[in-house]
Amino acid sequence: MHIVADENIPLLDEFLGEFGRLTRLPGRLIDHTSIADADVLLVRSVTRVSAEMLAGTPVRFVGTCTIGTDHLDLAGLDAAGIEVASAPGCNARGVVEYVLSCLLTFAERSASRWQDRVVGIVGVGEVGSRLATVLQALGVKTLLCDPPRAERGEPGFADIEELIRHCDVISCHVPLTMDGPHQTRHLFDGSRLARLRPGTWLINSSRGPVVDNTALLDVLQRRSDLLVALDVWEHEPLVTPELAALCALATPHIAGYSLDGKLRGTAQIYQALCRFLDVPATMTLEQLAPRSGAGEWLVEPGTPEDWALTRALRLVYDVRDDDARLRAMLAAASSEQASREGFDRLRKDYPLRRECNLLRVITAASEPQVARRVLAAGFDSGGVE
Ligand SMILES: NC(=O)C1=CN([C@@H]2O[C@H](COP(=O)(O)OP(=O)(O)OC[C@H]3O[C@@H](n4cnc5c(N)ncnc54)[C@H](O)[C@@H]3O)[C@@H](O)[C@H]2O)C=CC1
Ligand SMILES: O=C(O)C(=O)[C@H](O)COP(=O)(O)O
Repeated sequence: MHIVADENIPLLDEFLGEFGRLTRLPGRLIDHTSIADADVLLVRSVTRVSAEMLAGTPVRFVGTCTIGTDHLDLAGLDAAGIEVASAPGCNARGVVEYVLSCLLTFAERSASRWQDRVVGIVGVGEVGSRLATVLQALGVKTLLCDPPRAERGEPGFADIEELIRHCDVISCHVPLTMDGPHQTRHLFDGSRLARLRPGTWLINSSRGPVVDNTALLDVLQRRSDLLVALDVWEHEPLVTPELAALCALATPHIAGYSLDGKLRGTAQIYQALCRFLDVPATMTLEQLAPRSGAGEWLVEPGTPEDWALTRALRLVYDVRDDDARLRAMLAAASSEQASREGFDRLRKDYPLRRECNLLRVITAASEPQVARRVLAAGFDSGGVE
């Protein structure tokens, strides 16, 4: 069997070596020619895959080690009889840690408490529901918007217009859809962006086109009260430098880039391939993934609870580092091509980042006297399950 795979998928040899020949390629270079004799194609989000691309090749299984599937022509692949698998929820924890780090940073910059803000979550699936759980555990008021779930009769959802009217923070966690009753392309268009409450914090770590980037640039040029964090960009890997300059936080599509999230993605696709081939899945993530080291707890007993929590969350993940790296890259890039390559390089060479069990951290921070021990345990067990 010949497997062609994106070179940025970790643990490929360990999980898939036994199946046959492995060819690794940069995701953006995978095309019809490079899969001419492949049986299996494994991608991440940067490779667009359609039935036309696979036509005339032996490929019968396409796996994406990502949550998002907007780079795959699902209907066309299904009609062509190609099996498709994705990795639901694989890096959802990492995205939640990203959003919390944005909230901490915005609170510091605006000298306000993020816990007092009403947080609107648009899209309440794997990521959005985890984010809601963590925020609610912290006593933060949330408003949830998910029309597809509301239409299925599930209670507790608000309309997007209600979020715009009532929320101080809006965080987007929807899939990118280009049409249909719940289209998310330009969900935040010029009209909705202009109507955000004064001082709103807007975070987009879903897909770039969910927020109309041209309209956002226009709004930010007129309104300095908004604090915006963009992890995803409408024309990735190209970032509009003027837009990045007006964003309070700008990062290169790394919200979910924990090692744990990437390893889970590979493991989920390995399991799906085993099901497709009707062979037992003998490898487990627990056998192959490195253990996470214990976090170092720097807060002394008696530290005020808020401060303890801030220190703990900063230890888990600090978005300011990723923001600084993207800005340095943009400042150094001498052309659009250099900027595109720089964006991809930041993602390929991403530093080691481990996930944590946030609910344990929150518990620890409310009891500083036992925090050191509990947080260390949180880091240890916050690995790959
Ligand atoms: N920046 C990053 O590194 C990452 C980005 N993502 C993106 O985040 C997206 C969401 O991830 P998950 O929560 O795991 O997906 P999910 O599929 O579990 O949940 C998405 C939710 O959005 C809802 N939804 C669909 N259309 C909507 C609309 N018009 N308005 C409000 N809600 C709507 C769905 O009903 C569903 O409950 C992914 O599709 C992916 O594009 C995911 C992981 C990492
Ligand atoms: O899982 C998703 O969906 C994501 O957005 C991934 O974090 C994107 O990672 P790459 O596939 O672009 O490496």
